[in-house]
Amino acid sequence: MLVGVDLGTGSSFDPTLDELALLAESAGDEPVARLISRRKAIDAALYVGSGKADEIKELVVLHQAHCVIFDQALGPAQQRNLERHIGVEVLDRTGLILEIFAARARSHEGKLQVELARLQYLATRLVRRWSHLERQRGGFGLRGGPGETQIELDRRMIDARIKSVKERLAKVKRQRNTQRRSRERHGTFRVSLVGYTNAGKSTLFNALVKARTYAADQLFATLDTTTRQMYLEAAQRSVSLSDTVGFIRDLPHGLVEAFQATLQEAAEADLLLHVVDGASPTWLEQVQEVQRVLREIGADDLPQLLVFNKLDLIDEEARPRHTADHYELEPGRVVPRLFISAAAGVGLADLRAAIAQASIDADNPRDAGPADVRFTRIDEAMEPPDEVPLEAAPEDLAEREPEDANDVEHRSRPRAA
Ligand SMILES: Nc1nc2c(ncn2[C@@H]2O[C@H](COP(=O)(O)OP(=O)(O)OP(=O)(O)O)[C@@H](O)[C@H]2O)c(=O)[nH]1
Ligand SMILES: [Mg+2]
Repeated sequence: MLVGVDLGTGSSFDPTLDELALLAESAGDEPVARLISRRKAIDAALYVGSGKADEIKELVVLHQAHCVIFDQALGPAQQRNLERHIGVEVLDRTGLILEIFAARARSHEGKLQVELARLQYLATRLVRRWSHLERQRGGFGLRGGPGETQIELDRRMIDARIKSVKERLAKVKRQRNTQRRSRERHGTFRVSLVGYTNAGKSTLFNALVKARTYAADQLFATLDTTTRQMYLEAAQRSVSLSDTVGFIRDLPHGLVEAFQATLQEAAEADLLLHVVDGASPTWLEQVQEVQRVLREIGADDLPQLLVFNKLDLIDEEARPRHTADHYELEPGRVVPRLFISAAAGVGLADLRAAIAQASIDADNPRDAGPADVRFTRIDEAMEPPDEVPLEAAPEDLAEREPEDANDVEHRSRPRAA
């Protein structure tokens, strides 16, 4: 059962709970009910009022839910009190994201990072695991009772574990830095895909390098960075392309820190492809969240192409007229924007050309102003490639030329054999 609490502060409140639902599904849960509560202030004991907690309990029983997930961050005591009150497991968004990360991490470094974040989360919640012990021994008010000793012991074990994981992480990082420096000597132009989770980064990565990276309709399908070489005809060179972990609003603090290494890779790229789910009603908030995190890791001033993906999901009337234009990312900062469908293979030729151009520009820095981009008329670009017969005669293709040839660069269509 999903619960959202509207405190009237706006920013991180999602009235639909859709993202939380997707997170829950990504963790293998099946949301059966949603409830929104409006409050002026947080209740210290239960986060929501006790009447609302009763209502949640009724719904839990009605739907036979085994877990309640809050979209807002609960304090350890609130979580414990809610569990007692409702009688089933209570999680918050942070706990949920940690679960997903723990299940998905694949690389050695990724696993260490997740373990660190979980230990840090656990350290603040120890009191919950041992409170039953205190009660059993009548430890209330008795300082130094067995319960408290157990907490101390546990905390010391966790602190020791945190220390050891940190040391191992530092070692892995040193190794990675050495590898990176040797890459730097080769002078490869580095391109990183960044963007909100589920925007389609991995799908685009696969389409561009013809690799098979795990892409799925789940949040945080990708946790580790994958890098491949990509050859660009227009620039006559190979560049490296990296797929990275997705961003999300209110990422648990421990994870932001823990994943700095992964994000830092993005920060060291020569060009960012900022992928946006153009069909999402909240794409603007997602772009802003990604920009915020990029600022945090010092990557906000890197050259950027805004890649609006999932064009195929946008209604025909609402579609842009061309595959590219310019977009004011922040006041005074205009970047090229390209419209594509990674899944349908639309707009990829223009995107490749834009990446090639950016790599050429990097070698020959020009004066300020956003780079020019080549574009194709959207109705031309949207034609599925396989509708053009491979054996088409030149005059067949000529018929499809747009009336105003100056208006349109015409290259996304597959060439006739
Ligand atoms: N209709 C449509 N679906 C797309 C497109 N691109 C990606 N998708 C779908 O969107 C979902 C998410 O795609 P991914 O490539 O896994 O997204 P991601 O940005 O790598 O996500 P994380 O790794 O979770 O951060 C998948 O179900 C894709 O099939 C597109 O152009 N059109
Ligand atoms: Mg991915």
